[in-house]
Amino acid sequence: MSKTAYVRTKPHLNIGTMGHVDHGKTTLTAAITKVLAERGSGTFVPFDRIDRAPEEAARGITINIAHVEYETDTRHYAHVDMPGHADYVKNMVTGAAQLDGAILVVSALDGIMPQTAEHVLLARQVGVDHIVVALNKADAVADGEDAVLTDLVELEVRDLLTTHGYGGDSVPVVRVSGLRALAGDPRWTASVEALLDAVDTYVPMPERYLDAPFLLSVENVLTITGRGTVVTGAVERGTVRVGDRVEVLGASVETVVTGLETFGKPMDEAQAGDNVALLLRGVGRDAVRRGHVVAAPGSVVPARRFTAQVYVLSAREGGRSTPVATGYRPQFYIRTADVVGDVDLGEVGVARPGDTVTMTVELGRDVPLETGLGFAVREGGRTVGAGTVTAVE
Ligand SMILES: Nc1nc2c(ncn2[C@@H]2O[C@H](COP(=O)(O)OP(=O)(O)OP(=O)(O)O)[C@@H](O)[C@H]2O)c(=O)[nH]1
Ligand SMILES: [Mg+2]
Repeated sequence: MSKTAYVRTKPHLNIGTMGHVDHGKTTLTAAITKVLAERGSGTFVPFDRIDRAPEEAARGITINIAHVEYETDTRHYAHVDMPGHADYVKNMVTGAAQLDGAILVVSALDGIMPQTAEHVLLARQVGVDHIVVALNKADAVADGEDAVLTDLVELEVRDLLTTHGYGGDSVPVVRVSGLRALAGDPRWTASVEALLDAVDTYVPMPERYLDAPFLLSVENVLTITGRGTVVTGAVERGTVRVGDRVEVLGASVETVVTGLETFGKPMDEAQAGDNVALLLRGVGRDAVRRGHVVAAPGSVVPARRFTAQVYVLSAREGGRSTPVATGYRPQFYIRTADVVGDVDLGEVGVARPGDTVTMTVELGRDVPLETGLGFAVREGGRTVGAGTVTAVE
């Protein structure tokens, strides 16, 4: 079976839909692919192909099913539509979804809801610098008095964005109907086109560290019968080619990349920002796990102790209602890894929700660390802090 190779003709960006449950993220994602497929630049991905759990990758190297890809006139996008709120938190804080920009979906019928605000906060914390708003379900409120209510929702959304440092006055807010666009209604397919134009123009091309040594944090591990073990994830920096030697940190093995794909298409070279699957020679399925890091040999030295600046989320932001003290032992989500760590708060000794503190952390195992790396602090399945590594010991 031969497959068409991926040809890099346009800059590649990673975006995603976020927003409150049922506001129409998946419907809009499907509508975007439909509108672009009709323009001849992509494949329509129906709703029920997006909104489902990953399946066995028996058909070939494939990446996380929550991603869809499409092209506008000027760009190639990987778009992630995460199935539920818990997945957002996990994927966004761990950097598994490294978004260059986000489409905030807000139902014009309902306005801002709790997860609308949480996702904006989360986006800010993980460094998503650009948000475009899709005021969805506009078909249901298009006329008369309802239009006034939609104006109010728009104001409210702009306010929320400003509160979180997004410059709400200049953020594009586009009134759309994913549902009607999916049905082919020309008024609303035009609205989805307008949304895509806003994304194309408002979200700038991010800087990619192509010259740095290759690094990818493993999101998923799959086995392809007869071919070997495949790891998937986003290339954080550098480039990798078929035939390159790489090191799997965590598994302590050095191997060779024998296959490379993006969205099921083979490629010769993957670069920073790409979502890819790597076939690794002679690596057992059980040797490598989510959270391991594949990197150019010798380019990173894993460590266990580091100092960090950490913001402890307030109860209102979904965090703790009580302080933490030295001896606290939460989980640290670093890239795609989930590692327990002992917290030392030094002389201050305690941190209250809402505080930003300096802490020293001793992790349960070595992971590749570096100054400036972001991470989340989690406890009992919820995020209680967000931090940045300031020094590695
Ligand atoms: N009237 C109208 N209904 C819509 C529109 N978009 C989505 N819906 C409906 O809203 C409901 C939720 O849509 P989804 O696309 O599943 O919403 P979601 O945000 O992906 O939901 P979760 O993934 O569960 O958070 C469905 O019943 C859709 O048919 C729209 O543009 N107009
Ligand atoms: Mg959905």
